[in-house]
Amino acid sequence: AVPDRNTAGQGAGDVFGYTLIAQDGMARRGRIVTAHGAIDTPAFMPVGTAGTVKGLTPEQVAATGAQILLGNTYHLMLRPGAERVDRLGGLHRFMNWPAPILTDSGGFQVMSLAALRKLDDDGVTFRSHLDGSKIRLTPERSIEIQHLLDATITMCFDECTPFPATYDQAASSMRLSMRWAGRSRTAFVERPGYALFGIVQGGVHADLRAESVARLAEIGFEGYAVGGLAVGEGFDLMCQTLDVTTPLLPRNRPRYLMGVGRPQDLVAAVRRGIDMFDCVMPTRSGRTGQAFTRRGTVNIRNARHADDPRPLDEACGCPACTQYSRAYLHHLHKSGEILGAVLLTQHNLWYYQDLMRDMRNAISTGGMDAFTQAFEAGLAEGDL
Ligand SMILES: N#Cc1ccc(CCNc2nc3cc4nc(N)[nH]c(=O)c4cc3[nH]2)cc1
Ligand SMILES: [Zn+2]
Repeated sequence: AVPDRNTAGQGAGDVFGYTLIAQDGMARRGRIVTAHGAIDTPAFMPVGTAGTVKGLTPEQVAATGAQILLGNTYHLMLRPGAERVDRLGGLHRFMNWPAPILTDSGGFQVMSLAALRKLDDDGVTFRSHLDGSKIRLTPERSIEIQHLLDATITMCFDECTPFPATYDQAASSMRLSMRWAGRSRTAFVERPGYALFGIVQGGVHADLRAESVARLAEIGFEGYAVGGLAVGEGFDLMCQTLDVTTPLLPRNRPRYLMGVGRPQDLVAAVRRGIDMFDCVMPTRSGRTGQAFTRRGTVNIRNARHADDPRPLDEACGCPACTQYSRAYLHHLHKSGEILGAVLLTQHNLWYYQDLMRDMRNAISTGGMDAFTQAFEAGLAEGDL
């Protein structure tokens, strides 16, 4: 069932806090306490862009093991509107998810979704991709919207530096985001159990990343996100950038890598000290028929599955793998049946949560190297 608000996180103090429980190399196991419940890290946040994890009820999302969801300022401000969600009791009530919610601050979505966007030192002006209406987003308005949504974790309003970018472009973009981080901090209304996270920028340049971390740590945040990645730089540059960034972040605060990623990205980033992730991949690709399994990805629309009575992944405990055959899942996707999207979404999120749980356990037992070898061997084996 959906975590009950009366038990989820209510209790002593209700202050926001991160506890480091175990380390294995740079990998960390921890626990975050918030006003809306606790989060075991490393954690994966399913994306619920417009107040729903597409195709699933909150009960189904909770059953996958998810403890926190991501929502988007950009989408919710356009529809149904932040003031309306506030009037209806906030996003937790509105979408019936009483556990923690992290909301992204809107800048990334403006640059990737909106039409005719204009960036200046004070904020961004853009036209809604829904009805073309002209809209202004500033650090102050973004923080206000996230407050109206009653987000458990609010993200600073930043500019995600595009890739590729010259050194000078990355430097001025990062410095703009750092000015906006200061304005975000000032605009944020402190509440016990709620948090504001800073976002590190700086492109793929180690000195700019270090300057960004120093500036954010000087302002002080309850958590630190690594932004400006998963923007086309590729796996190696992402890992190289993490190598020069995460060691500089405060050890007693959660670290959140935005927009990442594939299972192999999650393993590599956990090994480099990341605690939190969000990505649309397991949900979006699930709807298109792509399943993530211990043996790599499986496209259920491929004809080879049409007569296959086996489950997608015999090691998986999800509804799709325990109750249906590949043949049936293949049929549903080829027929465009809604159930096909639902079952593969459940499976992918279940797999992602199992991956995070297995890494949490591996970190507690000093087994991250063994886990990584087994994980990579499974991918190399490929689907049978
Ligand atoms: N399917 C699929 C699929 C589609 C897109 C992506 C890339 C997502 N990457 C990404 N999201 C981000 C959000 C972000 N939000 C903020 N506020 N700032 C960022 O620098 C930022 C960087 C991001 N990088 C990954 C998978
Ligand atoms: Zn499954």
